[in-house]
Amino acid sequence: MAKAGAPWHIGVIGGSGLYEPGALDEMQEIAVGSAFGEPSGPVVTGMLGGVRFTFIARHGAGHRLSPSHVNYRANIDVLKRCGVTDILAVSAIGSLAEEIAPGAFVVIDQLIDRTTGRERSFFGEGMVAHVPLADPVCPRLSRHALKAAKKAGAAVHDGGTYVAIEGPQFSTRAESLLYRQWGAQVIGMTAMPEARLAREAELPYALVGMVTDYDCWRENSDVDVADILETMRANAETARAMLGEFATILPKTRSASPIDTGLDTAIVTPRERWDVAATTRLDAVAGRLIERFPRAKG
Ligand SMILES: CSC[C@H]1O[C@H](OP(=O)(O)O)[C@H](O)[C@@H]1O
Ligand SMILES: Nc1ncnc2[nH]cnc12
Repeated sequence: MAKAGAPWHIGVIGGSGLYEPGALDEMQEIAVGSAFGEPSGPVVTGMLGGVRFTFIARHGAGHRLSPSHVNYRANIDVLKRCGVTDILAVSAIGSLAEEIAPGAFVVIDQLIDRTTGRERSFFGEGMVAHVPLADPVCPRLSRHALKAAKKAGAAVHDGGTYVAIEGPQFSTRAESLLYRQWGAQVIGMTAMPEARLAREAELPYALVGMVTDYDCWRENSDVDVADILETMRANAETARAMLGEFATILPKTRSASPIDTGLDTAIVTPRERWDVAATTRLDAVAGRLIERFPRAKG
């Protein structure tokens, strides 16, 4: 399915505090199933400024899923099934740098993955793929997100390395200090494997972090979830305004991104060896290839 020249269709993954997208025209809730299990909840789709947006709350309605229990594969698979062309993810983040203060937005450009035990690939059984991930976010989408966040009135940092921890506990002070030494500027619990999976699904992904706290590297400080949620709620309106601005900033038509065809060179299993069950499971994620090369015969 070629996306070049097609209209944009933005999948939004709302993080802590951003549980609904705000008013969309022709808004409707749709239930979409996934071969990868249960997504975090139903998706809501509608139009904003002439652009289709499809929204899913990462932790589900009522924030019932911890970062370790979010089914990242199902969420990305479902967005892909809905026909989204690109993903804009929003997250609460802690700051590892003095100059990145609570309340600011950060357009993330790098990720360090410290998560453990999460399903991190759509591939592996019956069809193996190795996608490149040197630049885990889409620079074009991130540029649009930066402009949109500025227009929405946020204090925005252009770029920042996000370290993804497993959680659900926050870090120890020694860990927090270590992440600073590694060159990370912000910390969270959800961007991985989300970004990996978006790349496998050939969906350009941008991540806007909303700083809710200073992580515990500061002397005599610790993180307080009540403060985080309060800051996040205060920022949610700005995040929703950012979505509106984003719609007006996007060029009228969508030109191709190299991420749209990333699987062309990533799948190492020869087509004649593709497993029928795998191609069935992957009919959305790798749908472009499975459509072009009809399924392997069982
Ligand atoms: C409620 S504070 C910790 C929680 O918030 C962030 O979630 P998200 O990225 O979905 O906004 C953080 O990663 C933790 O999951
Ligand atoms: N300090 C922190 N550590 C990990 N995840 C977070 N999400 C928001 N603040 C955080």
